[in-house]
Amino acid sequence: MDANGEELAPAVRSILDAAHERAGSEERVSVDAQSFSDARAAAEADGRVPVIAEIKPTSPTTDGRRDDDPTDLARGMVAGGATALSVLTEPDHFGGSTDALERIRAAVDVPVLRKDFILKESQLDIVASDLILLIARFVDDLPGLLRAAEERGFQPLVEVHTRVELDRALDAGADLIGVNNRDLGALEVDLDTFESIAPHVPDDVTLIAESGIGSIDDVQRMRSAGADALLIGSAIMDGDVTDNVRRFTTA
Ligand SMILES: O=C(O)c1ccccc1NCC(=O)[C@H](O)[C@H](O)COP(=O)(O)O
Repeated sequence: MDANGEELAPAVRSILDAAHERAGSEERVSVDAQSFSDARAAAEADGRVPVIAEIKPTSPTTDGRRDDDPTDLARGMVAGGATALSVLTEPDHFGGSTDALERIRAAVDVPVLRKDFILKESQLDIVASDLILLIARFVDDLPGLLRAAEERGFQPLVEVHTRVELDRALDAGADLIGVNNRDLGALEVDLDTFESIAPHVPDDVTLIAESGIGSIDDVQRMRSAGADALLIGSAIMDGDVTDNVRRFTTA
């Protein structure tokens, strides 16, 4: 069960148990972040769909694992027109690492999102990134963690899946919100999720559609429903990452 007493898929329960065990750092990180808003505006100005391309070596819902050098994948995604990169740093279930994130951030000139299951303030300090994911469902003190992330210079991306979580994110002051089409309780993906939540998001919030985007039709559907940017993982990691990103950024 999560903090709201709702059932979670066993894989997600295991991810959270590992996240609770993972140590933070005692040394506070300070980030000089590259602006996601500027990167998105640049993409729109030259006619690219703003895509956050995700480096996800494996996951509980993926068969197999990609062992390419993460910096090669990152450079390939940027060559395909990615506006930003999302890098899994969760080691036990996604094959990610903070070392890979550091190397990627040094290798590319686009903003990099740290994708992990952050539950407490000290876990913010493990590694610097431009953006950082906070999952509303799993964070008890969302306003506190959001503020702590901003104080360090991160641009926090607050992920929601329901209207209740959206209201929590807005009340906490989030101005960059991702709607995850994947239900982390059941691990089912449904693009209707974004379509049902997007109309309730104020215009001054930057809105990202996450998960389950696998085709040009999906891109157009999420953009029509109000997505300012799209976060795409599996459909990019499966095959040639440059070609895959280009297909989505030119959709
Ligand atoms: O991707 C998974 O299998 C997964 C399983 C359990 C918890 C979270 C999971 N994914 C995290 C994500 O948010 C996605 O990696 C991201 O939104 C991209 O999704 P997709 O394009 O569907 O790979």
